[in-house]
Amino acid sequence: RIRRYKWEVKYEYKSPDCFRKVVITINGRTPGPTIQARQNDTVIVELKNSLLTENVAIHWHGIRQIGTPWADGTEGVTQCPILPGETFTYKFVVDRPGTYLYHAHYGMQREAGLYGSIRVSLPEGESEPYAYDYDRSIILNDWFHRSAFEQAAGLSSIPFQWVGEPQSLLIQGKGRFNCSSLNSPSLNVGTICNETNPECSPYVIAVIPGKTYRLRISSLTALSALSFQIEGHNMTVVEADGHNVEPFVVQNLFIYSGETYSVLIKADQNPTRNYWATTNIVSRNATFTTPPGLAILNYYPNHPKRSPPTTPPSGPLWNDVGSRLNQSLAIKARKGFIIPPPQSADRMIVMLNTQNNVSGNVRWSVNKVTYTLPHIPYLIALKENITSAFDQTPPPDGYDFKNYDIFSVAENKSYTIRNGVYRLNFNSTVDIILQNANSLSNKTSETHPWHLHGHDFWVLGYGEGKFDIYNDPKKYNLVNPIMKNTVPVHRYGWTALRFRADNPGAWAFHCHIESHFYMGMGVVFAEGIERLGELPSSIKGCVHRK
Ligand SMILES: O=C1O[C@H]([C@@H](O)CO)C(O)=C1O
Repeated sequence: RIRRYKWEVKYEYKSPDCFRKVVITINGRTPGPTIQARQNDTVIVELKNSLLTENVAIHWHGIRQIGTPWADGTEGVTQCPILPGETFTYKFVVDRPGTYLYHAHYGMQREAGLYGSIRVSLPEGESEPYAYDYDRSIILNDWFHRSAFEQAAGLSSIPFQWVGEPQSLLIQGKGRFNCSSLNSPSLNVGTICNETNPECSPYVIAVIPGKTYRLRISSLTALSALSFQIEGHNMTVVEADGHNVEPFVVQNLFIYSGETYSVLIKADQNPTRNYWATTNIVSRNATFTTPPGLAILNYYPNHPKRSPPTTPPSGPLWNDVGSRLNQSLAIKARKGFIIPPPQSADRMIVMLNTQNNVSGNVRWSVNKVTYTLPHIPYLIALKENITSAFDQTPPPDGYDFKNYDIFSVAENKSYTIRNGVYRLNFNSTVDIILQNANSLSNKTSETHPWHLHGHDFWVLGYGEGKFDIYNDPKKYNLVNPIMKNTVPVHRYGWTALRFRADNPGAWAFHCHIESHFYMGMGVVFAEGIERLGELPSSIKGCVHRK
């Protein structure tokens, strides 16, 4: 079946957390419309860019784009941007059931509100290996009052201006900012910030007592790692990034930007009241800057706006790394749905993640290379052999394992801004070890969610400290590893992934923290380009050749 959508992308004033600002909407909404399809359907999105002064591109996050690498929506990698006034058509097949996302992949537009859900169900007549009565999609997000432009300008300024912690957390596009905390008397608080605006009334998850709900929880935060919980209700995790998980029960679900999970909850508590659903920032200390996000789990027939009689549960400690690592370790592929990984790899790339000062700019680097996107997208440059488009020297496969101290602040020597690609042999098996390190602040290491385009990878292991290339691979889980497209690298730790380079195209692999990607934290893989037929001319608007 074909699922056809017609979208118009625009700027509009909205108040998702009661504070009015200019946001990017799709057909008047943020989050945008949910794409609903069945496995093997073709999705066609006709996208009109009505931003007037700004380009756009939309990435279909978790959809592998097998055979359609030009539809991945990554500006600078797979397509030229869609110019103001232009209409661009994305056409791709959703080949697997599960929970996916879409969002802007141009500048920092995701932060401005350009995002939404993709829900792919099984073919008619087939059912999941778990039972539920109803299905809901809930996107978690963090929200900043400064515009994406101001943030981007600060990040690329000397001196550097960090974006700071978000002003609020949104649950399915709704949050609450405390308007009385605005400290500028010159602001006309009543019109800019209004806590009685219905746009910022809490999101309501309505449930019928006794029924089981599949909640598809996903995160598209610009910065924050989150914990999500529902007061008085345990959650059974059954899906992660489109793959069935061996079920496990949590009270707090830790979720990183770019991840999706399905959890089952049963409405089996006292039905005469409502309950809080809350989300909190973890991994960064936002205790004094960002209030928790609140939604209401509404037991029918209580009034949906009736506040629960309790105070919202406080989340886990922000710096409890152990619990987060334990959840990462608990995720295994579900019995009967295990896709066995190749038992060995053809190539290992160890990626040291560092924060550096590069000629006065604060940047993030992988093996001493901090990334910048070329003007001509890689897919086009590679296919049409435009060698002047980007640096033909690939970035390094490793770092100085012996001498580099991951627990110290980087020395800032010999870091370069570059745009070379990793060329992978078609159909080869590649191991990626993401190695975390100390940032520019003493005794600080941040959590980074890495997202791979065009593939799912097996998550072979997580560890603390420096990855030992001789001994740690012996501890890989080669029996029932989960496949994902986004994975956290915990502080001072490492994460090992394996994937098969079997999807012809050019694919971004990057930190899903929007400002970190903007600050150079990403790489590009290319494979099987020679197998591609002619590229659609609609992606080539920015390429002018004699
Ligand atoms: O990229 C970042 O920069 C700041 C800080 O390290 C420097 O201000 C921060 O917390 C980041 O995640």
